[in-house]
Amino acid sequence: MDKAHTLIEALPWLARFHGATVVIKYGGNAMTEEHLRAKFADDVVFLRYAGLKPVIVHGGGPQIQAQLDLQGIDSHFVSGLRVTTPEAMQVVRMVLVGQVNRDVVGLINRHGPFAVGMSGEDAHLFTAERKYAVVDGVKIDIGQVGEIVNVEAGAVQALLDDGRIPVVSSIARGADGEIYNVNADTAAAALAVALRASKLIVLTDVEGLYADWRPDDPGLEVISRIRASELAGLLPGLSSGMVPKMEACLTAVEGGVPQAHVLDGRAPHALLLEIFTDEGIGTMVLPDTDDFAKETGVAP
Ligand SMILES: Nc1ncnc2c1ncn2[C@@H]1O[C@H](COP(=O)(O)OP(=O)(O)O)[C@@H](O)[C@H]1O
Ligand SMILES: CC(=O)N[C@@H](CCC(=O)OP(=O)(O)O)C(=O)O
Repeated sequence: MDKAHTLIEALPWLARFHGATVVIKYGGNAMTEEHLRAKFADDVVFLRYAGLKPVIVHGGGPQIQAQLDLQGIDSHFVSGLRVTTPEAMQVVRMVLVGQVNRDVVGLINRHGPFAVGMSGEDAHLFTAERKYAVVDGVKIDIGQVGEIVNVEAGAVQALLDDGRIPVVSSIARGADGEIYNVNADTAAAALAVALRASKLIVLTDVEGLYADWRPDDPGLEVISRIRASELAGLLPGLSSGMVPKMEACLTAVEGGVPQAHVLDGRAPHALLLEIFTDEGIGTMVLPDTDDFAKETGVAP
């Protein structure tokens, strides 16, 4: 009976999201354990069979770091972004496009001929300009880090129309001939906006956005719903990897994506629980308008 209840609870959500494009950011920290990687692939293929159109944008921060360490290349972060020298850029591109992208495509394709890998350089998907960090009002050079200025989503849309699951690495080309390292959360948000996606889902290694984050504190409280303007107010106080993540959610909802979510990719089947259950999980970011509440009856 419990199983039947679970299935029937999914009915309104199946109806609501049938045919919907969902952009899923798969973070490097969420993909470290083999059994969770297999469950992630199961979920993505489940979504595809349930009539949704999933698009994966993957990260790979820890995997890049391991290779940089192996090669003795120094690297550090400023405002959640990797300072990327030309030497580091070669490693970033090799690991994301040649290793992580292949791994994610391979996992999904155990289920059938669905996944097609792409770099953001392909078919001019992402065009970027050099990005600078600003710390205490001071502009800092962080190397070959890119800010996406244009998205040509036609090739991704064509794959979706063909029933495929695009798997995208967050590398961009510059009109200046450079190759840029783009934070994967930022790339996922830009693609979600360009595809007019119904949802952006960011999978990471924490339950969601904590109201008052302190490392190793067992009593942390997850913010389950937050409006765009409230999130904008919190952004200056956020630290490390959460900065690009929450900026990405804000960019997505301000760009017309109706909902953006941060979920714990370590929780088995987090994607299915978020999309097909009434309570959802993690942190949901909503625009300032009330459309979502009106449409669903769920109070934000
Ligand atoms: N307010 C916060 N809520 C949750 N996590 C936070 C917060 N502030 C900082 N963090 C840190 O941000 C990390 C997630 O960012 P990151 O390591 O870049 O993840 P990913 O590889 O999934 O992109 C968390 O593991 C946590 O250590
Ligand atoms: C500019 C910048 O910081 N780029 C990231 C790209 C990978 C990424 O974003 O991976 P996660 O999602 O696993 O953190 C990096 O070099 O680590």
